[in-house]
Amino acid sequence: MNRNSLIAEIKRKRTLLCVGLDTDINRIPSHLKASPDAVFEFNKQIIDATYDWCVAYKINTAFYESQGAKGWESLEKTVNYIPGTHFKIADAKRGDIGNTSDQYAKAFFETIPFDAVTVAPYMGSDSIKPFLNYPNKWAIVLGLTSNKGSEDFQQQHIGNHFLYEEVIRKTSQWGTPENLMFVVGATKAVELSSIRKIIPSHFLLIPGVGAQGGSLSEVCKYGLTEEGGLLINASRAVIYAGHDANFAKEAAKVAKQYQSEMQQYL
Ligand SMILES: O=c1ccn([C@@H]2O[C@H](COP(=O)(O)O)[C@@H](O)[C@H]2O)c(=O)[nH]1
Repeated sequence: MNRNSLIAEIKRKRTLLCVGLDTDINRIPSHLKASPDAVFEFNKQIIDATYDWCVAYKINTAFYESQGAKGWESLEKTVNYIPGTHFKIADAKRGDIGNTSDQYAKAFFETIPFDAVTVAPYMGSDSIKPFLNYPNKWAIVLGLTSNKGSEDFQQQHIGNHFLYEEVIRKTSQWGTPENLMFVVGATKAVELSSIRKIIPSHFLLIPGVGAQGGSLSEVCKYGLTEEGGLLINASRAVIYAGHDANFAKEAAKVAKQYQSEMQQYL
C-alpha cells in the first residue's frame, strides 16, 4: 500500500488504529480450541469484528513462530484474510547482512504479502536497504521503543543528542517518507515533539497504548501531523477484551472506543 492510499483510508475512516494480532494460543477462548486452526479462527473473528474501526493490522511473528510450522501457516492464512484496504505489518524486528536481509525482504514482501516489516537498525544501512527496494512496501525502523530497556542504549547520550535521535536522523536519509516509518513507543509520548523536528512527515508506528499504559491523547498531541502520520497499535487491550464466546464483540467495542477518541484528534 502506498502512502497516499494509507492517508486516504485514515481520513475516510477517521481512525489511526492498528490492531495487533498477538495471538497467544493459551489465551484463546476455550470454545475455539477444537477448531483445526484455532489461532486463525480467533484472528478471523477479531478481523471481522474490528476492520471498520482500524486502518492496519500488526502481526507479531513471535506468537506464530513459537508454534512451529503450524503457527506460520496460521500467520499466512491471517495475512491473506485481512482486507486489501488495510495496511499489513509484520512485527518481526529483522535486519542482517545485506544478502540475508534480501531473503527477509523476500519472505515478508513476496512470499507473504505484508505491506511493512519492522527492522532493527543496529547493523546499519546494508541491513535495511534491501527492505526499501520494493515499490509500495515499507521498512519500519525501531526508533525509540516502548520498553524500559530503551534506557540501556537508545536513551544514552552521544554528544548533545540521544542515540535514538541519531539513529532516526541517519536512517531517515536511507529512504523516504514513502517507504520508511519509525517505531516510537506511546510510553515515550513527550519525546515525540523532538522526534517530529527530525522527521516532520514520516509515519510513526506507535505501540504501547492499552496494556502498557501509554496515553493516546499525549501521543496525538505530540505526534499527529496534517496527514495523520501515526499508526497507533493496541494488541492485548483489543484482542483480549473479552474471554468467552463474546470475545469478538468485546474486541469490537474497544476498537470502536479507540476510533471515537482518535476521530476527535483528526
Ligand atoms: O517498542 C515497541 C515495539 C514493539 N512493540 C510490540 O507492539 C505490541 C504491543 O502489544 P500490547 O499488547 O498493545 O502492549 C507487541 O507486539 C510488542 O511486541 C512494543 O510493544 N513496543
